[in-house]
Amino acid sequence: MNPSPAVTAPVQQGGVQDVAAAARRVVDAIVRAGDAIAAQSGDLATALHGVADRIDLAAPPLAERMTTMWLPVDSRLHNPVNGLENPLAPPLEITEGADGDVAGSVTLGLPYQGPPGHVHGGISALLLDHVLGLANIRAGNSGMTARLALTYHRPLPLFEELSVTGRQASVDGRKIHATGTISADGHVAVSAEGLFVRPRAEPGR
Ligand SMILES: CCCCCCCCCCCC(=O)SCCNC(=O)CCNC(=O)[C@H](O)C(C)(C)COP(=O)(O)OP(=O)(O)OC[C@H]1O[C@@H](n2cnc3c(N)ncnc32)[C@H](O)[C@@H]1OP(=O)(O)O
Repeated sequence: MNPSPAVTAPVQQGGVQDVAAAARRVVDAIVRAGDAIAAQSGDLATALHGVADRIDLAAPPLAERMTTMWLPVDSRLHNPVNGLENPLAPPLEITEGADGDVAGSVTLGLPYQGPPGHVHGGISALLLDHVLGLANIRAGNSGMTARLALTYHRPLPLFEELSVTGRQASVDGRKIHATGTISADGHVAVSAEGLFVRPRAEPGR
């Protein structure tokens, strides 16, 4: 039995996860096409607004949604990194190591491009902040990110499977240290050291 809290998103066939996947495909297609869709832009924008209007009609009140999205299972589905129901999430696929480590894999496409053919550095920070945070949750001592130091060793390629790791390094009262890496083809491209602080009072209380 593994006593660590689960941090992986429950995968479902169909449902909202399919809608989010379709939305990711739209984003990818728009970035890929660029000016090639300029002549159809009016029709395309109208069609997409029509879809958004239909979804908005079904949405619950915003305040209710902000609360429910942070419930334990819901936050795993809706966060912007591995949340399968959040179209902004690449999504990173998380696996939980037996030793408490967290690992993830993801292949990023054009919407995440920084330098030509490579991942935007802010996206690396997003992935590492999240995976270090998940490693802390798994370890049973988690907090808010207070400081995240990244070292960019080499450019991170698009269209190749990336491996993201995170582990809790030490706990000193409310201060929690965690480290992690992003690797491509077995080479570490980005490494991170994070300081997380457990707030005196939980957020929102
Ligand atoms: C399954 C679910 C999936 C869901 C997904 C779950 C994973 C998500 C992970 C993502 C995590 C985030 O992005 S969190 C969002 C981004 N982060 C934030 O918004 C945090 C904003 N900052 C804050 O709220 C605050 O500054 C805190 C909470 C970090 C600290 O405030 P505080 O609680 O008042 O702490 P304070 O008493 O001042 O300091 C406590 C100790 O920490 C040190 N300390 C505090 N801040 C710093 C700092 N930046 N750099 C160095 N040291 C610092 C102090 O010197 C002190 O050391 P000493 O004197 O005791 O030695």
